[in-house]
Amino acid sequence: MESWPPGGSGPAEAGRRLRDLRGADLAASASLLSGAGAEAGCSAPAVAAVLPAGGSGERMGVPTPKQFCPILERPLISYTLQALERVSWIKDIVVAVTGENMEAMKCIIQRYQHKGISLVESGVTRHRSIFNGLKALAEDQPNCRLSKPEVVIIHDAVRPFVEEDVLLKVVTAAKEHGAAGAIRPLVSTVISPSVDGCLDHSLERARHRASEMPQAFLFDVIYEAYQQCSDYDLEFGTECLHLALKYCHIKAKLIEGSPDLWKVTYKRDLYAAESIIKERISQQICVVMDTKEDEEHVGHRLEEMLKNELNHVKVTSGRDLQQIILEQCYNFVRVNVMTSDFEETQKLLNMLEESNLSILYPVVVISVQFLDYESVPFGQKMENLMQIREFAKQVKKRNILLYGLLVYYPQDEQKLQESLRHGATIIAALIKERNSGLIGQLLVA
Ligand SMILES: Nc1ccn([C@@H]2O[C@H](COP(=O)(O)OP(=O)(O)OP(=O)(O)O)[C@@H](O)[C@H]2O)c(=O)n1
Ligand SMILES: O=P(O)(O)OC[C@@H](O)[C@@H](O)[C@@H](O)CO
Repeated sequence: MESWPPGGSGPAEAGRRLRDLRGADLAASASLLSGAGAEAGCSAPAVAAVLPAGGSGERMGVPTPKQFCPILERPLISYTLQALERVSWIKDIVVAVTGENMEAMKCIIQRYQHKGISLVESGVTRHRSIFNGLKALAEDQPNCRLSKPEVVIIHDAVRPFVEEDVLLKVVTAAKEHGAAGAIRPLVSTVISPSVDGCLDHSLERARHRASEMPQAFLFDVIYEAYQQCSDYDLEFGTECLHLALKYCHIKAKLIEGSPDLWKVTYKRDLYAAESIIKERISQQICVVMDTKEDEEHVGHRLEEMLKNELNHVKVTSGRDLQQIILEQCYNFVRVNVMTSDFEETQKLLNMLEESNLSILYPVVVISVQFLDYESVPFGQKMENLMQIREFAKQVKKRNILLYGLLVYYPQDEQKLQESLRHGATIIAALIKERNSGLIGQLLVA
């Protein structure tokens, strides 16, 4: 691997050489990514990511730095790590955290089973943190298992909603242009105040954009820029694309990003992030009952009602439950007809505990008991049903939220229809809200 910068040492020399590099190397990189180069026996260029996570989150207004603030009892940074590590072509992820948060970060990596993560000490500013991450990737670091990538993604650790498509776009663009970054339309107009605090001028909003993340760079470009960077820029700068332009004369390609790329900055952003995550994990629901699909069964009628409340409702007789768990379904409705015991529900809970499905997200299990309150002494049934509280307390330790729902059955057709409709509404609300305050409760439809 050629050392950098080749020959020259000053900014001007480095800038000229970079321009030379751009033409030959970028064309080769572009063809590699397109797959055209693959036939030529070239290997796909390596991509790594640097996540600055060393901030204090002052604007969040809480003692915990926002990257460690919990969303559904899991630190925000873990969602961002999950988003990046599931992208197979990102080979290394370097996270910059403060020394005092290093142990906490290691615990998060272990608890949520994150892979391919390296930690470096952050700096007193975001740029310094990013620079430390780049140094860890540069080949000239002793005892470092990391290798220098061709392209490096820079992404704030507090931007959890990043998808593979925008990562691929910025990386592809960076290979061709040397730098690339996600942008979004401005929501508010940018104005420039005069020294006496009055309006000096405003920028035409339609002609400007907000710079977001992810960004991507040819590693040599951004590493060179940081090495040439002034102390002032390291201290007060907020824009990596600007460093590539100022120190390497590289004009970044701008990529229109999706609305979800926003940075968690204020407390309201945490609430918004939690709402988005809840919505995403509530899409799939699995109704488990021990009958065949074509059998006339009150559970199938409940399932039909659920389809009016939730998008994707799967039904299983239990045999293919393992596959559904593997498909990352986080919501289960266990239908029990004419029984007040939880035997079948407990089998489901055991499977879920063994699957480790609930490591990343809380899994909701709703045990629906269709009961004829008048058939046997109601007190005896209630005694059985109240076991749900103890079950719920136990499985909560494994991040499984267990709720109970009683449906009086059989009853006359019109009342049963109303009960099933109400039951479906309750089930949808429990799934969407994932309120741990209601676990172990027996709700009545
Ligand atoms: N010295 C710093 C400052 C910030 N960051 C990281 O840069 C990202 C974006 O910065 P920002 O939103 O400003 O985070 P904070 O500086 O923590 O927020 P605040 O300005 O409200 O204190 C965050 O992931 C933050 O952890 C960093 O790695 N090192
Ligand atoms: O300035 P802050 O440290 O709040 O956040 C950094 C942001 O400026 C940065 O992520 C984007 O603007 C893209 O550069």
